[in-house]
This record gives sequence, structure tokens and C-alpha cells, in this order.
Amino acid sequence: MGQTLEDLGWRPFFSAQISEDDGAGCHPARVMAVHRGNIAVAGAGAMRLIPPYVADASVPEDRPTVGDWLLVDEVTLEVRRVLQRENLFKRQAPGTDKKTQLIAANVDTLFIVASCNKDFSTARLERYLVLAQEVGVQPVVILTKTDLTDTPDIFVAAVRDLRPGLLIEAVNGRDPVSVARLATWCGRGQTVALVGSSGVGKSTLVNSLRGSDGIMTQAIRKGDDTGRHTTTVREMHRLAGGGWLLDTPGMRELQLTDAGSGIAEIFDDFVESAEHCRFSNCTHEVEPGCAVRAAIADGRLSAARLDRWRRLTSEEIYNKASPTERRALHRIATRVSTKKK
Ligand SMILES: Nc1nc2c(ncn2[C@@H]2O[C@H](COP(=O)(O)OP(=O)(O)OP(=O)(O)O)[C@@H](O)[C@H]2O)c(=O)[nH]1
Ligand SMILES: [Zn+2]
Repeated sequence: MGQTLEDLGWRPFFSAQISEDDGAGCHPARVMAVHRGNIAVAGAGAMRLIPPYVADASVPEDRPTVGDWLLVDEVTLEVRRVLQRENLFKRQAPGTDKKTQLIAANVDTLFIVASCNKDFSTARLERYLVLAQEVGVQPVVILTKTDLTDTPDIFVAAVRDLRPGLLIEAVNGRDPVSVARLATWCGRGQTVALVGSSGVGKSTLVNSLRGSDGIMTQAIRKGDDTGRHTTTVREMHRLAGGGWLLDTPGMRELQLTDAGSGIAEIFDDFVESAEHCRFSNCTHEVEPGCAVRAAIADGRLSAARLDRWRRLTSEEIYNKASPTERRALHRIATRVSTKKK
């Protein structure tokens, strides 16, 4: 195939992690797909299926996920170690044990997809921006279905208001010429991932970006002879421009977890304002001397954003809570709503 490590996204951040001791008998390879019993890795040589185990893995984060760079033993094909990641998408499995699931690693750009129609929601976009912030990945908001509105500028302006300097592209996802403007982030060795709610046009975008399907994914499928449905694996798709796309159901369903610092950064104006409230535990609802309500009253802060900030903050508390704490939160929530009646 004549593929180089650079084509796969290899760069100084990773090569700097290889020491002379590592040198002999092992080589770097990137995880192109994760199946139930093995992982597909690609390096300077051919794609191979290898066991997913790492000898001294103790926490889930030590295990390889799609997008990871590994040092693989040339003879035994064992994974010696997972190289330090530029970033990592993960989530807590639903249920009580809250096991950590790794979704994807080493993503350069997160496409946050929204459509120019009634489904458009800045609150949702804000959640994804928090996620990008938390993971440490560059977000680009992609507004789709520009062909279905006479006023795409209104949508673009609404997104621009969320955060100064935010990268925004408005496209008709079905038109390859229009989608071509996303090429900047999809070039050789670049990795992009995609989030956005159902129906906004992610698959359409993916199809336009992929052009004719990559040889990579076909090679992986051939090795996966169980005929398993593709949604059970996580894999990278080759893009026409030489980049890589991570599009998995897990990626699409990502929720905010441990997003505390991300929320604080996006709502830094609220956090700062709240420091001037008379009471440190001010809920900014009824308390006297509330600096946040004062700022809203004189137009420095927006009431709609206060609402979103509250929702994100309370959701974060809920996500971090243990099952017992969650039950307690439920009780409090029900008590509050009955009191209001
Ligand atoms: N007119 C127009 N239609 C679009 C555009 N993008 C997507 N669509 C249509 O919108 C519908 C939903 O698009 P999908 O690409 O399936 O949306 P999705 O985000 O992948 O949805 P899920 O698979 O549910 O996550 C399809 O009928 C697409 O043809 C666009 O830019 N313009
Ligand atoms: Zn207050």
C-alpha cells in the first residue's frame, strides 16, 4: 500500500515517546479498529489483527482504543505499551458499575454537526463545546442543510455568539463541492471525529467526505470473519483527502462526564460573576445580593445562558454522583417540584 506512519498520523508528539530501549524488536502501529477479540493495527507495514491485551494494564485507560498509537513487538505481536495520547474520548457505561469505556484517542478535530432547521439548538451545541473543551480537541461547528433555508446567516450568527473565534462552516452535506470546504481538517494524517444529534446529516457528510470507500476498512472487514455487524466495532475510515474519520455509535452518543472544568471555561463570565454574589452557595434565583441576576438585569449576561449553565451544572453533579447520591438527588428534585405546586 506504500503507506507511511505520517499518513497514519504519526508526528513528533508520539515519536518523542520512543526511547532507545524501545528501539529493538518493536515498531509503532496505530489502532485502526477494535473488535471484540482483537484489534486491527496499521504501521509502516501491512494491516494486522493482534490481541488487544497489554501486559501491565491496571485501569481501563491503559488498554488500546481506536486511534491509539502502540508499540508492538515484531515477533510476538504483543502490545508493549500504549503511547501517551493527545486526547481521549471516553464515557461511563450506563448502569451501576459505571465502567469506563474508551471511545477514541488522538482526534485532531471534532466536527460538531447541527442542521439549519427547527432542530437547531444552541443549548445542545454548547454541551458539545464543553465536551470538546474537556477532551482537549479543536471543535469545528458544521451547519448542514444550508440548501433548505433562505437565511443560513442567522444560524451562523447564532453559533458565532456562543463563543468568540469559534470555527464554523455552513455546508450542503449532499453537495461534494460544498463539503470540500472541510478539506482543511481532513488532509493527510489528520484525524476527525463527528458528533451531533440524529438526523442532522452526519452520515451524509461522512459519505461526501469519504468519496470512494477506503481500502483500509475493507481490509479490516476481511479479517473480521465473524460477519459481525459494523456497529459493534470502532474503526477509522479513510477520507478522500488522506485523513481519517472516527465515526462510531459510541462517539455519536457521547454525553458530558467529568466536564466540570470545561463548563467553567465556557461559562467563565457566569463563574466570575457568581464570585460577587453575597452568598457563596447562591443559586441565583431568589437570594439578595445576587451578582448574576444583577448582571442579567442590566444586560451583561443572558438569561437564556444562565438557564443552560444551570442545566449543565446540575447534570454534571448527577453524572458524578454514586447511585445512593442519585437517589437522594431524585428525592430532592421531587420534593422541590411538589413544593412548587
Ligand atoms: N437538503 C439537505 N438534506 C440533507 C443534508 N444533509 C443531510 N440531509 C438529509 O437529512 C437526512 C438525515 O441525514 P443523515 O445523514 O442520515 O443524518 P445523521 O446525522 O447521520 O442521522 P443518524 O444516523 O440518525 O445519526 C437524510 O435524508 C439526508 O439526505 C443537507 O445538507 N441538505
Ligand atoms: Zn447569585
